[in-house]
Amino acid sequence: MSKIRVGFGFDVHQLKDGHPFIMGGVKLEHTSGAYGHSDADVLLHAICDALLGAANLRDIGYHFSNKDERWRGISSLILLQHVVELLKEKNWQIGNIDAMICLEAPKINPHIPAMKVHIAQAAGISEEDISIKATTNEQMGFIGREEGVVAYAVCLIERD
Ligand SMILES: Nc1ccn([C@@H]2O[C@H](COP(=O)(O)O)[C@@H](O)[C@H]2O)c(=O)n1
Ligand SMILES: C[C@@]1(CO)OP(=O)(O)OP(=O)(O)OC[C@H]1O
Repeated sequence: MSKIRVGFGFDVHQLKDGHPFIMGGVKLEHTSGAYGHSDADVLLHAICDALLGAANLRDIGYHFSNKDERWRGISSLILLQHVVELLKEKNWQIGNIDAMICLEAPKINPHIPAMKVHIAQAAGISEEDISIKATTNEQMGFIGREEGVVAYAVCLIERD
């Protein structure tokens, strides 16, 4: 009998003026960008945590410590590839991924097709199995003040 598991991931990063803004492997043109130890790709981090959670394989910080110089400035597409390898070692296949980005600006919608291409390539799945959505926080709280960006992701994984 085949097994399916769901996973949930969340991530948040500070936004800093003049910092590059990488989201879903795409460089966004904006006055500020996400700050972190890696490239701070909040969407990919939420997806990594959803996948790791579904497979009961701890979390992104466990596998990629922010004290480890190997991961400084690294593209999170590479981290996603590592995560997918960890799942493959346990015979898990990804069913689908659904993600939500909470960000006041810039607009994410025009970049979603390119993000799907990057994620599909890194994860070895079809773009049709990846959903990415965005919302503002209606100008409220730290997201509304453009101090930070948040992403949530859920996924389904399966194995025989
Ligand atoms: N950073 C964002 C935020 C939102 N969108 C799109 O705009 C729509 C309206 O957003 P509200 O928060 O005002 O409801 C939303 O449904 C998204 O399609 C976006 O592209 N980028
Ligand atoms: C990805 C890692 C590792 O470079 O660093 P950050 O870019 O700071 O991202 P975070 O979402 O805090 O997750 C885990 C980290 O260990």
